[in-house]
Amino acid sequence: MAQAETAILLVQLGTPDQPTEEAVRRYLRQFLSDRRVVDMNRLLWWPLLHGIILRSRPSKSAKLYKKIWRDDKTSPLLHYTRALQQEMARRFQGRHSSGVRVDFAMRYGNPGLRCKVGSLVREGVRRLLIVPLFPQYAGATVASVMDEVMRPMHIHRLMPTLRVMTPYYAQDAYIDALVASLEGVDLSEPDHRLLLSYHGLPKRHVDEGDPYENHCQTTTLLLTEELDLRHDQWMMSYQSRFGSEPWLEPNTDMLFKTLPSQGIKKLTVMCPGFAADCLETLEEISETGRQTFLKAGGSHFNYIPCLNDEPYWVDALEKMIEDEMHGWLHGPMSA
Ligand SMILES: C=CC1=C(C)c2cc3[nH]c(cc4nc(cc5[nH]c(cc1n2)c(C)c5CCC(=O)O)C(CCC(=O)O)=C4C)c(C)c3C=C
Ligand SMILES: [Fe+2]
Ligand SMILES: [Fe+2]
Repeated sequence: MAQAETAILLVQLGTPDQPTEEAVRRYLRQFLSDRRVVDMNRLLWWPLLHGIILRSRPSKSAKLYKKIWRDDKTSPLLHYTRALQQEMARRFQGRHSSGVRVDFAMRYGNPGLRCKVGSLVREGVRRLLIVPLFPQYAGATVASVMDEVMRPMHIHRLMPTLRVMTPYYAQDAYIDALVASLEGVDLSEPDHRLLLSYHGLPKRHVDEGDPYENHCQTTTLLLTEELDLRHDQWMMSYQSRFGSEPWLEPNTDMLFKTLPSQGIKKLTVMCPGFAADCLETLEEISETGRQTFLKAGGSHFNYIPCLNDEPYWVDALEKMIEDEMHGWLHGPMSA
C-alpha cells in the first residue's frame, strides 16, 4: 500500500531513555526549560535550573526510575504508550482507501514530537489528528504539545490539515473506562475512602485562566456520580508538587499523612489524570505513598493502575478518535 495520507499521532509527556543520571538530566533539562511548564523570568530560572536543580535532582530521580524500570528495559510510560499505539494501529488498519497511520511521540525525550511530525509531513501525510494523552487540559501539557507540533510546520510549504483531540475529561467513554477499572472495589466500609489524585499545577496557572482544576473537578464529579458514591466516600487531591510557589490543594501526600488520624484507615487510590502508569503513580503513589499512609496508621492501601493499554480503554479511545475524525475515514481526500 502507498504511504498513508491520514495519521493519528498519540502524544505523551515523555520519559528518560534510561534510568541513569545522565539520561534523566537530559530529559529534565528539556522538560524544565519549557516556558509552558516553568514560566519564571529566565534570568532567575536559568541559574536555579542549571546551577542547582540539574546538579542535584537527576541522581535522586534516577534512583527512583531504577525502581520502576521494566524488565523489557523501558520506562513504564514508554511501554504503555507503545502498546496503546500498536493496538490502535491494528484497529485502524484498512479504515481508509489511502490508509490510516497510527504513531506516537513524546513531548520531551524520545521518540521526539518535533521529529515525528516533521517525518510524517515529509512522508506525505495530509491530514493529521493530534491526540494529547492528557484527559484534563493544562497549558503545561496540551498547549506545550501544540507549540511543538507547529514548529516543523514552519519549514514545509504544504501544511497538513490539523485536528487536535478535545480534552476528554468529561467524555462518557473515558468516565466509563475509569468505572471499569474500579470493578470489584467495595467502598461500603465507613473507614474506607476512594482518593482521586491528579497531577498538581501551580495555583497561579489556574488564577491566570488555566481550566485544569475545573476539568479535574468535573472528571471527579462525573465519575463519583456514575459510581453512585456519597460525598463521604471519596476525596480528591493533587500530587507531585515541584518548586516553592503554592500549588493546587489539597496535597495528596498531606492526606496520606493525616487521614489515618481522622479515622480513615483504608484507602483506594486512583490517578485519573494519568493515561499511563509512570514514575508519579508507580513510585510516588503506589510505593512511597503506600508506605507513608501505612506508617501514619492506615491498615489497607489499594492502588488502581492507570488505564494503560486495557482493552476497555482502547475501545473508549478508539471511539473518541473516530468522533474526532468525522468525515476523514470515508470519502476522497481534499486539497
Ligand atoms: C513545574 C513543574 C511541573 C509541572 C507544571 C508539571 C505538570 C504536569 N506534569 C504532568 C505529568 C507528568 N509529570 C511527570 C514527571 C515530572 N513532572 C515534573 C514537573 C512538573 N510537572 C517533574 C520535574 C517530573 C520528573 C520526575 C522527577 O524528576 O521527579 C510524569 C512522569 C514521567 C515519567 O517518566 O514517568 C508525568 C506523566 C501533568 C499531567 C502535568 C499538568 C497537569
Ligand atoms: Fe509533571
Ligand atoms: Fe514526582
